[in-house]
Amino acid sequence: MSMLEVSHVSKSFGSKNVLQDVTITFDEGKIYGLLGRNGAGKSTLLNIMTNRTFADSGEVKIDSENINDNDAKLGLMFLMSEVNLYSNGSTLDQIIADTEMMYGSFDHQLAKRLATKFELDMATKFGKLSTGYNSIFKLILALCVPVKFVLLDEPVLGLDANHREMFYSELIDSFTNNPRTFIISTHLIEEVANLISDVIVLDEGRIMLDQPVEGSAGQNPFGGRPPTGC
Ligand SMILES: Nc1ncnc2c1ncn2[C@@H]1O[C@H](COP(=O)(O)OP(=O)(O)OP(=O)(O)O)[C@@H](O)[C@H]1O
Repeated sequence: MSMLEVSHVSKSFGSKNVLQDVTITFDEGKIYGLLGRNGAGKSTLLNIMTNRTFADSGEVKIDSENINDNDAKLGLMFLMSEVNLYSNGSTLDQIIADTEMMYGSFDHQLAKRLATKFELDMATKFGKLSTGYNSIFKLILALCVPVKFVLLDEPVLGLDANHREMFYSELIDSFTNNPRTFIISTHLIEEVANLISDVIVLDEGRIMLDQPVEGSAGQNPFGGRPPTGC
């Protein structure tokens, strides 16, 4: 079983201390909720964990190896965020092909089923997607890449209640069929409460809470019904 470790990570932007001595361990096969108010440092932490931003101090390791410039370890993680890494002129099919090249494989069958379910035409150009469908497409990528750690930064932003419920339900199915680690950053605590096995609360760059969720997904990841959205 792989383990993702964040050790004593600190980060400042100018005079603002955004992360202060953050230490967390993520085990394989769990669904973590990374909760915190706007500006708590969640996105910065996820960006540091995936080598998109550098920490001022501390380190991130997978199975005891530092992830910096370590393609083998970085390839075990996928970060979905509102940052668009894809060319507006590429079709969704082309982006999937590029993603498959990068990660070595891709669950095309699942992607096709999800595209049909969400009524997303894969011949569409990325730049033509609405805000909601931009998120839906990136969530499809996140569920279909062959990684051990799936990091989702505010994944349901822009999705209507129906699409949110569909996504949470697909996430549970995907986790059931292929247990791996999900780290879901959100301020919508009530939406993920039934989904997560562990909760981590960041407040002003410090870990305030890091514990299993009692009587919830922690004991039975498939027992909690997905939320109905709001
Ligand atoms: N590149 C940057 N340059 C300057 N300040 C930044 C940068 N990135 C983040 N910050 C600041 O760091 C703080 C934490 O931001 P971050 O996006 O990590 O928080 P968050 O918990 O993800 O919040 P949100 O839910 O609003 O996205 C904020 O005050 C933000 O303005």
